[in-house]
Amino acid sequence: MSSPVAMAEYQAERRQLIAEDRSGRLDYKKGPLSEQEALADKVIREVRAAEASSIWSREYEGIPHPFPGMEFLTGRSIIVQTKLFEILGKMPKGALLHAHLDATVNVSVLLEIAMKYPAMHVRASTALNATNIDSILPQLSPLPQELRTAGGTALTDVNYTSNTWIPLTKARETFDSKLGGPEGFDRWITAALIINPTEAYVTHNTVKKIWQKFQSTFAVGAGLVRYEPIHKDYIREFILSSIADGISYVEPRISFLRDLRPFIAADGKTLVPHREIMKGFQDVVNQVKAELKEQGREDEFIGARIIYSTIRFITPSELEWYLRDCISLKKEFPDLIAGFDLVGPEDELKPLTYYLEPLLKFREMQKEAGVSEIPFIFHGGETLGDGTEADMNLYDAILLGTKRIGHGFSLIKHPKLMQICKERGIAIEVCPISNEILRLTSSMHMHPLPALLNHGIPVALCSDDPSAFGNMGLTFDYFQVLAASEVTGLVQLGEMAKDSINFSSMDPEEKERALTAWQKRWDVFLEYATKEGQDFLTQFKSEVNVHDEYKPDNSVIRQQYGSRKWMYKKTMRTEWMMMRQCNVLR
Ligand SMILES: O=c1[nH]cnc2c1ncn2[C@@H]1O[C@H](CO)[C@@H](O)[C@H]1O
Repeated sequence: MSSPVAMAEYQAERRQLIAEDRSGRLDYKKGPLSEQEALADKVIREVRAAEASSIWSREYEGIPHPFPGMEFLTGRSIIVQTKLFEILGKMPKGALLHAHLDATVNVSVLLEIAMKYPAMHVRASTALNATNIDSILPQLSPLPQELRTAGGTALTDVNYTSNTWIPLTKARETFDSKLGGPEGFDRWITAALIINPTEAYVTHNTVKKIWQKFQSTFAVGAGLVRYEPIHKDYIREFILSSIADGISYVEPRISFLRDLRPFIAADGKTLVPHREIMKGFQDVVNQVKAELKEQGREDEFIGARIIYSTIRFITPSELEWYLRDCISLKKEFPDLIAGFDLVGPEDELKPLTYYLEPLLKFREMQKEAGVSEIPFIFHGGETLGDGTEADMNLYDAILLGTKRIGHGFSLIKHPKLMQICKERGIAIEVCPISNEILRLTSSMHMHPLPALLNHGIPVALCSDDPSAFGNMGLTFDYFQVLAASEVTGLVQLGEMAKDSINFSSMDPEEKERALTAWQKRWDVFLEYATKEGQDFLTQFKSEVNVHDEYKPDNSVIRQQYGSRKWMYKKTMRTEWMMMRQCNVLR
């Protein structure tokens, strides 16, 4: 037996080694915690452990293998039942730094908004029936007065003439009851705008295939979202729902594509100049700010900026047009333009090197125009590739001076680039749920986020395309990160939220205001989280009874081991021991 001294020495050395290994993390760098922080962090860890051994340890119909941090679209229905999720819902999240504006509003809310506008029409390539409905996409568009129809024949009528426009409300009302009636219509449209679990994990289960589905959600959605009256309602809804989730600043990307996805004016035909889109955005932001001020809630929303983006399939000379467009918008809306980006699937589209010529001129162009700096805020390394063009985009993003990196999923393969990000303060906009649904990782446990955190690289958690993925707000992404780690706790989440403010494009005074307001809300939140968590744990410990609350599914275990009774018994014993370790049993 080893002596107590040797044991104590070993333990001290062990603690030291762990502390050194974690010294780059924000929660370790923070230094001693306040009593309240330490308590809240501990309680939340206990809630996490309790739920891991209860709600996540049961079998559910259609979810035979649940676990915390599992694939989001399958686990979502469990996540929303957890105490952890409820508590995180109230957490002040700081800034949302990576979201594509076209995919930020809950689809059923979008549909409700769209129904208000008589200009909105829908058509299909053929009459819909039970056999073809899953494979035919709706086409949606506003129409000018002269082309609007009364829409006599339903989309589901065998006599429907291919590609005939029908007013949206009419198409909904007349949708065949055999296909679900109006609710069936909603399901048809919704299915085209979201990614469902079967698509993500079965039919489109590769990066390439899921992107085909994902891109089609934007193509279908643009007809609704890019109709200017809807767009304004859409922005408002995005901002209000973000605020409701504890987000106090947003920096969405708008993809400008003048020919392919133009914005259409209220008359259903006039193209809306980009400056009008900016103006519309600014008006909504100012209006929301004014409303909050009136309610004495001005600290809940500091503001919003836009990252001007276009898609990386255009030619370099077209890009030059967009760069100039961006500069002229910066001139007119200096406080609204935060940066410039190129978006779209990196594995499929053009690499940054394809655009070097115009990109290298951008700074000079800004100087000539006399505008203040427009930083690049590039997507980079959103790929499984190793040395592929998408992976190599990271070198170019950094050489071109990117302010932050969108995704940076492959960054951990590049020690030198990680060092640069750390030294220069290039924050990574990490989108955990997006990466998993777009098939870069099968669950949170294979996500590189912990490696980034342990290397001390600044990170902001982001939702990317919440309407397509169903991760509205930031609560779901924070949840997935917290659920899948034993190291990360509430304090680390709070520090990341603070960093989302630090690495945003707010000006220094705004940041100051945002951080002060955040801290105030955080202190209140810590008390709430502690109280809620403690109440939950008390209840949990009093209720947990291995015979009724926790039931390992015997039939599944039996099936696995057949008549080998000893194996079955051993498994049951292990389950018991694990539960004791988790402190679930008293
Ligand atoms: O995760 C992403 N990575 C790269 N591009 C994206 C991602 N999500 C959306 N878009 C791009 O943004 C456009 C809509 O504004 C989409 O067409 C899509 O290409």
